[in-house]
Amino acid sequence: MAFKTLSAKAAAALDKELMSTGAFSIDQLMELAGLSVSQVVYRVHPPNKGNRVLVACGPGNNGGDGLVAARHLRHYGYMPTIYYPKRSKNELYQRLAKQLEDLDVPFVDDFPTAINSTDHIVDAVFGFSFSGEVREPFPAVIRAMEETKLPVTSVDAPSSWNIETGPPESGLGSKFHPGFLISLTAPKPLVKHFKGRHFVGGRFVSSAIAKKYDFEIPEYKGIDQIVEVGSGGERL
Ligand SMILES: NC(=O)C1=CN([C@@H]2O[C@H](COP(=O)(O)OP(=O)(O)OC[C@H]3O[C@@H](n4cnc5c(N)ncnc54)[C@H](OP(=O)(O)O)[C@@H]3O)[C@@H](O)[C@H]2O)[C@H](O)CC1
Ligand SMILES: [K+]
Repeated sequence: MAFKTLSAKAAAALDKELMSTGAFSIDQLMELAGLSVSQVVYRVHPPNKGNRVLVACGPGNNGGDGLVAARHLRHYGYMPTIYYPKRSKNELYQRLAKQLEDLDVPFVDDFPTAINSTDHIVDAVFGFSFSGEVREPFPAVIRAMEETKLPVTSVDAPSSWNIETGPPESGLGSKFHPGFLISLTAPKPLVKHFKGRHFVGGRFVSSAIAKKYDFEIPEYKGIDQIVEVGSGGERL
């Protein structure tokens, strides 16, 4: 059976509602998002399989989720490296970056070089606000993730994919098929084209909100922030 999905527009409206009438702050939502990303990485690639993780961060909140995930990963025993070429001046992002610097997590400028000395990649470049053609400096990043044989975990969307229609038909990103995806709060329509292991994170949403936006809250187990739900837009 197919999932109920959230369009990019509905996902943005939902986040806005969570941060107004829902009384959540952006810091809280990003912390929960990044924590769930770190749990997926631990589940699919525990540190004893190779503890180097390269986290590619874009300029928006998807990138922020990557910065939070990197901090948790460091505390789980990984050695994260951050590629964050368009740093936001927003105070929240500056604090997230400082927290990583205080843990001696390195920031690097050259993604294609960094990819040669890592074991796992976290794709936190673009989420549900991505649109159009990939602009500089990110084409080289998408290309490197498309060509690598290393495992990639994408945050909310495989970066460069259209949120509604999935991978581009040709050119950059058309062959980007990450092995792992975590949908935040609810899957987006692009999951129909995703063939890897699919997780959902968002163990903070009330049933009233899920009902209003017409998506299902998966059955979280124990203290998990994530649930593996299937692949290709189909449930397990
Ligand atoms: N509900 C949750 O669990 C939460 C999820 N969160 C995450 O937030 C993202 C959505 O974040 P948002 O800041 O709205 O946007 P993105 O990170 O997806 O991307 C925005 C930036 O990307 C740049 N952009 C857009 N298109 C392109 C392009 N074609 N080429 C290059 N760059 C592009 C754009 O940058 P500018 O340079 O144009 O300024 C945007 O700034 C969601 O997916 C989740 O991952 C939150 O953490 C909150 C809770
Ligand atoms: K992403």
